[in-house]
Amino acid sequence: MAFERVSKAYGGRPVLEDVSFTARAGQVTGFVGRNGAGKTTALRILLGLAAPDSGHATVGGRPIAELAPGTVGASLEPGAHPARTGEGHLLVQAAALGVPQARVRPLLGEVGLASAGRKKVKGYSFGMRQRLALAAALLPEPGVLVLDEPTNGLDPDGIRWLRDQLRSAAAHGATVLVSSHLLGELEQVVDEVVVLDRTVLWSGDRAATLDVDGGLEQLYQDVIAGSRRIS
Ligand SMILES: Nc1ncnc2c1ncn2[C@@H]1O[C@H](COP(=O)(O)OP(=O)(O)OP(=O)(O)O)[C@@H](O)[C@H]1O
Repeated sequence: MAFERVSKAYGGRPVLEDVSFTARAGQVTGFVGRNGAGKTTALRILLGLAAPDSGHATVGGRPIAELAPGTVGASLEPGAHPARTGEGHLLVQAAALGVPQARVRPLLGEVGLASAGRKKVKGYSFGMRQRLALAAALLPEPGVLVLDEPTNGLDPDGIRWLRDQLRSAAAHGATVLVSSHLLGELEQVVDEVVVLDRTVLWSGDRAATLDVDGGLEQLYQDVIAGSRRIS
């Protein structure tokens, strides 16, 4: 997956400027940056939900619109209808993606919604909605996973489960791009890190982050303070 010189402005205000980086297959790439740094905008562009003013974001060298449905799993816009049950939501998604319906119940169990799956989404807590969004992203067993702050609302068990999912997806060759503000958590799961603030301020591998005393948290502070720059 690659961003090549992607720029985007809203109302004349630049939100992304010349953003270039690659997230590789078989790796988890962490995408970090302050509130408003442009992470979600970049992910939306990758997913074809927003158009860049210039540059390209591609998966396997192609824009997402050209890929078969289910190639990319994303948790950006959950969009579950409130009157539908969690199970109903996943069944509709499965039908649209050509995924066997039989995958839905076990997946609900995996994300901890085995009994809640039969209840309407409007009664879900924030964390339950997040779990459902993650289930929807994982449903087609995609080769590419794009998750925007997936730990938001998750309890400690959910966070541990997510960590295992991300590692397992990467171990099976998936390209995983995950944004998060939980740097201590992210540090445990990533192979690569990209720090964004309108443009890419820093990118490097896990070894480079662990090399820094204080790990990713300190590296992030250094990058934001300008004392560590992309080499
Ligand atoms: N559709 C839009 N119209 C106008 N401005 C937008 C739109 N989408 C995002 N922005 C602005 O673009 C900037 C970047 O927002 P974005 O959501 O991409 O940041 P982020 O890094 O994901 O932030 P956070 O960590 O808070 O989720 C913000 O200033 C936001 O207000």
